[in-house]
Amino acid sequence: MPGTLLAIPMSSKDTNLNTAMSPSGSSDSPAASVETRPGHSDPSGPHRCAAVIPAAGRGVRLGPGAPKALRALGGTPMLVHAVRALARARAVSLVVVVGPPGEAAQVRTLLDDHLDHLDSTEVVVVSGGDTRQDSVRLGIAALPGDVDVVLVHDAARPLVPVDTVEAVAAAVRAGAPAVVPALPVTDTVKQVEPGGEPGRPEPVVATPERAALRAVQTPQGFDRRVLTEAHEKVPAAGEGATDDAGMVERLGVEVVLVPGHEEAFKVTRPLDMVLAEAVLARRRATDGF
Ligand SMILES: Nc1ccn([C@@H]2O[C@H](COP(=O)(O)OP(=O)(O)OP(=O)(O)O)[C@@H](O)[C@H]2O)c(=O)n1
Ligand SMILES: C[C@](O)(CO)[C@H](O)COP(=O)(O)O
Repeated sequence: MPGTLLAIPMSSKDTNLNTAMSPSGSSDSPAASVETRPGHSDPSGPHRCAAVIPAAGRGVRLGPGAPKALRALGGTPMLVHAVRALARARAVSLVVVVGPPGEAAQVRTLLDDHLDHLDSTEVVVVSGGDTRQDSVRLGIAALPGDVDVVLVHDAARPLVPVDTVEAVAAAVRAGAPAVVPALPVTDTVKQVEPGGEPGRPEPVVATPERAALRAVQTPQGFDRRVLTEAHEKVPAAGEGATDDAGMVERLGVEVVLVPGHEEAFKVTRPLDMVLAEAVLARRRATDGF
């Protein structure tokens, strides 16, 4: 029935999903941690594209409250906006949501309540890990075998336009192993010596040429094998580990950029919520959603 979360029937996909949940043991319970909606896409196509949405963060920088992805934006949980944004893309036939550890059941209920009209995209929920990269790795592990293009998208970027999602997916499908949406940097950026003394002014060591800098967003798109290899081989902490493309770069694989979008900004601090509410209100007034 459209709009009802269903268990995946026993199939090769089912086997992949259940196998994938076990590495961390962090799912609420193996029998109940993976839920899906009926899919519409052509899984036999040459490039089945799935989105992994890490949504397991606490949102410490946003301040006290529920996990960030579950906080309301325009009266609807941020995660729901993010899932809708990815599910609206024609390229995406499966969305894997990586929810806060121990809260997968709540996430499933929440998506069930809000995604009734999205009867065309399969949505799976698994539990996340202690870090963003742990959560992404658990999301990748939950992908069925026929997926060969993966978009990794922060739940914390709920307002990404569908055109940005499509552009990233199209570039991977056209042959790029790793694709990142990006914008020019508007502030001048200073490099400092890390690990300075607390309370002391930080000395600046360099001012990188701003014209050569880009601020990168999500969704970041990958050939599945490249993304999987990066998460297997590259240390998930330290230099280059704050985004998935950085890990792919460490493999020596080329990463290319497509234009990002201002509205794909990351909700990190309280002022970002003010902006997100304003963008959403404008969209609802002009586009009706
Ligand atoms: N253990 C974690 C940490 C983060 N994320 C996800 O990664 C994305 C980007 O992370 P960020 O914006 O830093 O979110 P939080 O970690 O929640 O924020 P904070 O660092 O302020 O706590 C978010 O969608 C977040 O839910 C995740 O899935 N698992
Ligand atoms: C992946 C990312 O959104 C790209 O800009 C960013 O690196 C995530 O950083 P965070 O500190 O985990 O929010």
